[in-house]
Amino acid sequence: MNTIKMKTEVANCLTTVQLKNLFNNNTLLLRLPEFFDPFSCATLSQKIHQRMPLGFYENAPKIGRIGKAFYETISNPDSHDEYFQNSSQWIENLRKCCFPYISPIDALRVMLDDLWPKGSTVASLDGRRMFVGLARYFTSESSAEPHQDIIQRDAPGTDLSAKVQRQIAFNVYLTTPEYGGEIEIWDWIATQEDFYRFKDSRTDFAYAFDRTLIPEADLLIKPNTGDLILFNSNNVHAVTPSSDDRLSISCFIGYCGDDSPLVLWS
Ligand SMILES: O=C(O)CCC(=O)C(=O)O
Ligand SMILES: [Fe+2]
Repeated sequence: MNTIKMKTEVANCLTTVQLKNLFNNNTLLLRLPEFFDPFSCATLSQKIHQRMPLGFYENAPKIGRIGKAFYETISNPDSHDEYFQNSSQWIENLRKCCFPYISPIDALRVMLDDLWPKGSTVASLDGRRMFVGLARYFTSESSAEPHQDIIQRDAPGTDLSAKVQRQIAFNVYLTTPEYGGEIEIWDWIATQEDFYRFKDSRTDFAYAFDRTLIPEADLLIKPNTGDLILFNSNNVHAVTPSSDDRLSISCFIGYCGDDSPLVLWS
């Protein structure tokens, strides 16, 4: 348990060293408390709910979202095209919706440009610009079962999956539930073989591991409103059921080598 504790870190601001520790899996999870203050979080959540249409993941229909995750489009060519056709518009929509506040994704982009030697850029996949800035919405009905986010599995054979060497998840929590909504993380980068072996057999959970077949998580963290949390998304992770609304703005950050820009997508 001590080793796991050392793998979580709390900080006031993000540094290059912390990012590298996340990419290398020396840190399992990094938390920046009050990255956004409570008033900004309340204002942004309200604006987002009022101005942006909520949908549900096509392949995880219990999880609400605004914009679309690349993962949803991987086995549906129409959805795939829609994702790329709308990506710039969805980025702009979030920016406009947050104005005059900064959208959490724009805050991240500026921060990465300042701290990473080659800055950051929105990812492209075989020449098509991706979307970044998915708002994820969990209600009392929803949770995320144990899963991994690995671009090589979602977009095999593409230029992006060839160049991304490490992937971390970025989440800023604008609304958090009174109970539940914790992140569970396993200190375990499961192989594709492990995934097939321990896969959830229910249709709505094709992305997930079956909890009854895998060990308990190594870490349970309850995000507070305004927190920024980063973790290596190749590790198995999950979100426990929430007692009420939980809204986060999220994306992935891909490491493509020390001399390349970081790439961002949702
Ligand atoms: O909402 C969260 O806390 C984490 C969600 C997740 O699975 C991810 O960001 O990859
Ligand atoms: Fe995830």
